[in-house]
Amino acid sequence: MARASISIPTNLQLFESNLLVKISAKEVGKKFVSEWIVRGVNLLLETGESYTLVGPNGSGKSTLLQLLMGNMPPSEGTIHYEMAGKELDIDDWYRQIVLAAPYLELIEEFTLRETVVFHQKFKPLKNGLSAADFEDFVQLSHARNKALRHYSSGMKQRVKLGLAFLSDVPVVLLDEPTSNLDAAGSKWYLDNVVKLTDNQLVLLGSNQPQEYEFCKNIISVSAFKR
Ligand SMILES: Nc1ncnc2c1ncn2[C@@H]1O[C@H](COP(=O)(O)OP(=O)(O)OP(=O)(O)O)[C@@H](O)[C@H]1O
Repeated sequence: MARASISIPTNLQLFESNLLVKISAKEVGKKFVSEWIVRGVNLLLETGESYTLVGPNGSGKSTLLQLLMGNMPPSEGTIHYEMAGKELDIDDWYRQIVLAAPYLELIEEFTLRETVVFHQKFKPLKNGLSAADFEDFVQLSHARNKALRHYSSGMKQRVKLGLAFLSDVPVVLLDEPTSNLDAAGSKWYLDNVVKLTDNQLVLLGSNQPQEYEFCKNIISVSAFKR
C-alpha cells in the first residue's frame, strides 16, 4: 500500500540538542599556485543564523565554503570550531556538519534505501525519522530500490538536499542548492530550507538570488580580494 506523504511538523525541533556552534575565521587566505583566491577573511558564524557567500563565477564561493567547513586547509590564518563553549578538533567537527554540493559524490552503487540506512549509521535523522519517511520527504519512494547511478541529476540533488535538511546535526552547508532542480524542485527547496533549518547554522554558496532570498547575512566573496 502506498504511504501517505509525511507531514513534517512546523515546530519540529530539528536540531534537537540545540547546542551553540561557532565557526570563527581569522585572517584566512587561500592561494592556488601563486593566485590568492581569498585573503583577509574574518568571520564569526553562529547557530540560529543563515549566511550566504555570493559572488560571480570563479570568485571563490566554493573555495571559501570548503575552507570554512574544514575540507581544505587555509594557506594563511586560522579557523576554529566551537560547540557548547568547547573547541572542537576537526574529526569531531565533521560529525556536526552535513553538505549538499555539486561536487559531493553519492555512492552510485547504493539504492536510495541503502543510502539512507548507511547515512543514518553515522548521522541520524531528525526526530527519529525513518528511511521510509525520508523517501516520502524527497518524493522518491517510487525509486527507493533503484541504484543511484540510474537517478537523474535532479533526483540526486533531492537526495543530497534531503540529507542536508533532515540530518540531526547543527551545521548545514549548501553549495548551489538548486542546481539541477526543476521549478517544482526549486519550490520544494525554498519551502523547506527555512522551515527545517531554523535553529541550525546554515551556510550557502550561491549566485542565484532566489536561492537565498530568505537569508539575512549576505557575504560578498569579492570583499576578500587583495
Ligand atoms: N584545486 C584548485 N586548484 C587550482 N585552482 C583552483 C582550485 N579550486 C578552485 N580553483 C580556482 O579558484 C577560483 C575560485 O573557484 P571557486 O570554485 O571557489 O569559485 P566559485 O565562486 O564557487 O565559482 P562558481 O560560481 O563558478 O561555482 C577559480 O579561479 C578556480 O579556477
